Amino acid sequence: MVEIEFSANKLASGCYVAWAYHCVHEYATAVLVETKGTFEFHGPVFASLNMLATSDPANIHHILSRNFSNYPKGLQFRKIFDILGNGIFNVDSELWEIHRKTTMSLMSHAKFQTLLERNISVPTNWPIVGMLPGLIRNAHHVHEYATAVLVETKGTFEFHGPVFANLNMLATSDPANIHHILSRNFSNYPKGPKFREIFDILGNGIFNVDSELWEIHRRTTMSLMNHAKFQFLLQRNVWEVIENGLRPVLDVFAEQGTLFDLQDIFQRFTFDAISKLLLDHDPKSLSIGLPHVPCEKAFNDAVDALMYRHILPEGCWKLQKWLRIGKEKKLSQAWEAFDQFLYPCISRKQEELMDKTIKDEDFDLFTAYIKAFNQWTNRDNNSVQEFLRDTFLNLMFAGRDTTSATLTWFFWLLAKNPLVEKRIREEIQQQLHLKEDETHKLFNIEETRKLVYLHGALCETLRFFPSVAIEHKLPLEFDILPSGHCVSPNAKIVLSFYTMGRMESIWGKDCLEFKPERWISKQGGIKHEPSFKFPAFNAGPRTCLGKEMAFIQMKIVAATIIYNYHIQVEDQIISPSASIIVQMKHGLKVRLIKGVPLMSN
Ligand code: HEM
Repeated sequence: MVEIEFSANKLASGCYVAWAYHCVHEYATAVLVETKGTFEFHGPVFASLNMLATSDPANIHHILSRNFSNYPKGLQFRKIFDILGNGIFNVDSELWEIHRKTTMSLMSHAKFQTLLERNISVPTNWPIVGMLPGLIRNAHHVHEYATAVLVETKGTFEFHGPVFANLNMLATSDPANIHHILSRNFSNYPKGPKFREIFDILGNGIFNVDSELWEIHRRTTMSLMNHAKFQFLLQRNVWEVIENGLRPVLDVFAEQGTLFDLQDIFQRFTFDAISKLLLDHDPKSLSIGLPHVPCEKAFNDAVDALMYRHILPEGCWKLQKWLRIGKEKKLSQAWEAFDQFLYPCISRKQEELMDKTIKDEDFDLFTAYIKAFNQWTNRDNNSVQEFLRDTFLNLMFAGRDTTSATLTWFFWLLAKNPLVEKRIREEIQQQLHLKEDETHKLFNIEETRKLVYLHGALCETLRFFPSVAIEHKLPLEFDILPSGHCVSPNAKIVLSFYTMGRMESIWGKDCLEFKPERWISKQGGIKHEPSFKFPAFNAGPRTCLGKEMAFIQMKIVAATIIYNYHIQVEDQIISPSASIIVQMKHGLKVRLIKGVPLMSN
């Protein structure tokens, strides 16, 4: 290590710093480590070279954030960097603000991303390595990359991987192909063994299985969600998490005026809500102080790693898995966190059930699942526990990230479209006949059904940012797609839902504009688009089972926040994560103001 070569007694001589100039960072590191993070440097008496060096996080926070106004770039900086003139790096105060606002607003303009995307071209097919270099180079923004390539190739593109890896695939965002694969020729496109291998963490849950086991899962889940008491249970759960978690936490942020990550809040909210609904257990990850709950954070690591398994050659991620390194290490840690959360909950519930006779009026989902599965299986307790673990983990995956990601993108889009926010607030007030000063309100399911414009704004959010960005299929038999492309058995097909929402050929010339009106019929009701055009909730026999539940939950949360608070989104660069679930890569930093802003025209 270079630092070790600098010993304490060599510190702090003006001559030494000149000598150490060629390795100044290592030198500074050695000195700062030795002096516990802050060091006063004394320059020669004839030169103004005294300085304080620091790497102490508390000082950094103080200088760059808390007391920011006291530490401008200043004249000295401008003198050194005179070559940069009046550019953003070199200026302070008003001019800096103008630069920053302009650059920020251009970079977050809806068409900026497209500009970037259109500059990306179809990857070169190199000898031996195929198109892999292009894919790896763009892996950090894989959804925008796929969009650019698919728009250029009119919706279907054959990707050639290296000769040594089984990475050839056909990517498509053509609605006719989507309809064919997900609905018309559904039986030829099961999830299959390759999907199960990639998503091994999901075990025998609904997302991962085909045929009879999938039908059992689907029948059971559907019948429970259609149960007369389900919506009552759902509403009660959402209200409890709002009252005990969301509102107290938001109130504290509003009172303190501090900056916080709204995406983190929504992830905690949906995690607590789905755990409570399925397992009758509230982990309270959304409480004041935002405690660290390992299972809650494990979802992010898991979806990231699962995306990389789609991009890397199979041998690579399998080797990483075996060595427990990189994203695979995080995935196996996530796996442990899920098991440590789920198994104790399952055992506790099983014990509770043994102690009491279940009456029909005691409808809770956990009990209902056990009853349903007991009808078709008579296995030992371990495998029942494993099966329940898989079932609940799949439903938690289904219910946590999808909904929280949509809510986060929704509030970001509202901040960029304040007129839409105003119209939603007006709709809430008019449709629900609320008084002006009525601020503390829990919205019920019947009320949310009247909020058509809000519904349109959520659909529009999902058009741009479908939570499940891609799907992956392997045909059983040779097939010809409506686009004319031939696919052989086991050829990898990737369906890009993310691309579909941004295609002019599907949504028209204004496809990049955020227009909730798109979703409202002439009669003023919700306009339903065919699922092969808008596949955010999938299409065909495997259509999402939680669509209605998701809308209820999102509308209650969105209405509660819009009606009681005003969210100010900070200037920041926003980009989608390169993950199966399209979240915001760096979260969404916001401030909150309590109270309903005046409705100006
Ligand atoms: C905005 C929210 C949501 C979106 C965008 C969404 C989207 C999707 C998509 C695209 C699929 C197909 C995935 C695949 O086959 O690989 C799916 C399946 C599914 N979703 Fe959702 N989902 C949402 C919320 C929920 C919620 C809250 C639940 C309830 C727990 C849920 C339950 C399910 C289930 C059980 C399936 C599996 C269906 C099957 O394979 O037969 N979803 N969802």
